[in-house]
Amino acid sequence: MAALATAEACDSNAALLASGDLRVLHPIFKSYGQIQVFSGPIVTLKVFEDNVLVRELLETRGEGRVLVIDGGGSMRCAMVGGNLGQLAQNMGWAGIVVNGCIRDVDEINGCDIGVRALASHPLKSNKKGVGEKHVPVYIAGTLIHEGEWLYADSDGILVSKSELSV
Ligand SMILES: O=C([O-])CC(=O)C(=O)O
Repeated sequence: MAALATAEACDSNAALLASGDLRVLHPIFKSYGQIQVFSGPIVTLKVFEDNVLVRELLETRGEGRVLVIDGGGSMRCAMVGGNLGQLAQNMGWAGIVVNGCIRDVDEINGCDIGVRALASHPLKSNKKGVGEKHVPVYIAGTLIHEGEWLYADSDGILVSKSELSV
């Protein structure tokens, strides 16, 4: 599949940007993982300082989808580490976007997936299993629904109501 350039997509989809069907996430994320350019249908997760549900979702087949984790922007622990990065790669997820922190950065940087997160943090999260899967999340100034499409490259991250043609 040819990669879609986010800048070009913005230039050629002014009407979608105006209507809100295409949105640009605020540029608050750092880039990790081997893959800089990734895209796919979105799976959403809303959690706070607890990553049990992150593992549950990453244990299912990714089929090229992107897991968008609203971790509430917490700067107090990591929602994804090296094991989960490896799991995501092995289960065929295209990428993970975390409104929160990750850890084991060197391991994640070796994984064949794209990861965006606010920062790294050495502390692991709670393991109580609290959170909500498949709910709308509001991150980086953008309301995101499960099933929408995410496009990430070196310029930024787009969310589109439907798949964009290259
Ligand atoms: O288990 C965790 O909390 C996250 C982690 O360190 C890993 O995925 O390796």
